[in-house]
Amino acid sequence: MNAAIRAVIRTAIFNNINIVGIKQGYEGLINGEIEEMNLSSVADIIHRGGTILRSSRSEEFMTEEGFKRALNVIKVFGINGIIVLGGDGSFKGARKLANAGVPTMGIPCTIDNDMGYTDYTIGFFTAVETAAEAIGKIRDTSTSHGRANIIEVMGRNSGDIALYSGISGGAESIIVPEIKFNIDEVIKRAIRGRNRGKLHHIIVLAEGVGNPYDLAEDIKEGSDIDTRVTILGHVQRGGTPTSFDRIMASEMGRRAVELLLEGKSGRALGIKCNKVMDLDIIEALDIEKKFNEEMYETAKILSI
Ligand SMILES: Nc1ncnc2c1ncn2[C@@H]1O[C@H](COP(=O)(O)OP(=O)(O)O)[C@@H](O)[C@H]1O
Ligand SMILES: O=P(O)(O)OC[C@H]1O[C@](O)(COP(=O)(O)O)[C@@H](O)[C@@H]1O
Repeated sequence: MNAAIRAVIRTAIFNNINIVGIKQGYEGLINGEIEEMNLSSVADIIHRGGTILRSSRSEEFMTEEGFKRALNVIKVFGINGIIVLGGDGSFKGARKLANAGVPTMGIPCTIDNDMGYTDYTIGFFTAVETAAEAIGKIRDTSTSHGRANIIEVMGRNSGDIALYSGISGGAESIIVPEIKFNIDEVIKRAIRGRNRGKLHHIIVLAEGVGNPYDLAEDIKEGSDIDTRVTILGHVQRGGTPTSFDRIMASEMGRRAVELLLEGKSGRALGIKCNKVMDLDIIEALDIEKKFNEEMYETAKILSI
């Protein structure tokens, strides 16, 4: 996210526009937590995880009263355009602001990669990298002890972190919310691997599909292979961003400012076939995220 903030601020200053940072997302907007930004405000942040502007979930913004307060703050501070960094919840807020006459742009920032209109969201590949690295480390101990290891990764309702990190980490099974899973098949894979002398066994589980400890019990019972659980959790939401995330953030941040300067509003920035694009934020929110079943098939073939 920091790379996107940097790109927005630097592009605005390049175009001689005054720019402020709104702290804590919509919560900070309501409370007027707004700071003037300059070139040095974003110095030395491109490689840092998290966000210098901080973040929050704001219930109040979703109330009529809270939204009115936000509009009032926008007026008082003389804000002529807002660039919102976030996932589909943040985009719904951005759409509401655009409908109320505030020029708004949305930049997709979520580790979940669950926005259908864009190939990738900022933060996703960084989370995948963290998960893949963890899988690699767990694989070592899995081999040493001859165990099966379940690694639960994030993704709310999306299996993309599990899929991409599972393929990168050479997982034997990947369990995601989009594809109904069969416990017998997972157990069969574990037994098949063991019978042909495989020492490790990695199962990547997307959060929300089921309880990893129950799954471990089932695998132990069905295969007699000792099975351990690691829940990666919030470690996936921080750390040095990958170059790809930084590049996407830089390109989208620049374009978002330019679109506002062109007088546009209510647009969602995205990336399709390696090109930065934008479309109406309402259309963007309506595009359903499609799970990459081909890639899932690849994972199954390779982990035979
Ligand atoms: N339907 C909505 N209308 C207006 N604002 C919304 C709506 N949904 C979410 N928001 C605002 O956007 C914030 C971020 O949304 P959330 O779903 O928490 O994260 P994300 O942007 O990552 O999807 C919420 O805390 C809320 O203030
Ligand atoms: O810690 P919280 O606020 O419960 O959030 C956890 C959730 O946030 C996510 O990490 C997504 O967060 P972002 O959209 O901010 O990247 C989900 O994968 C996870 O379920």
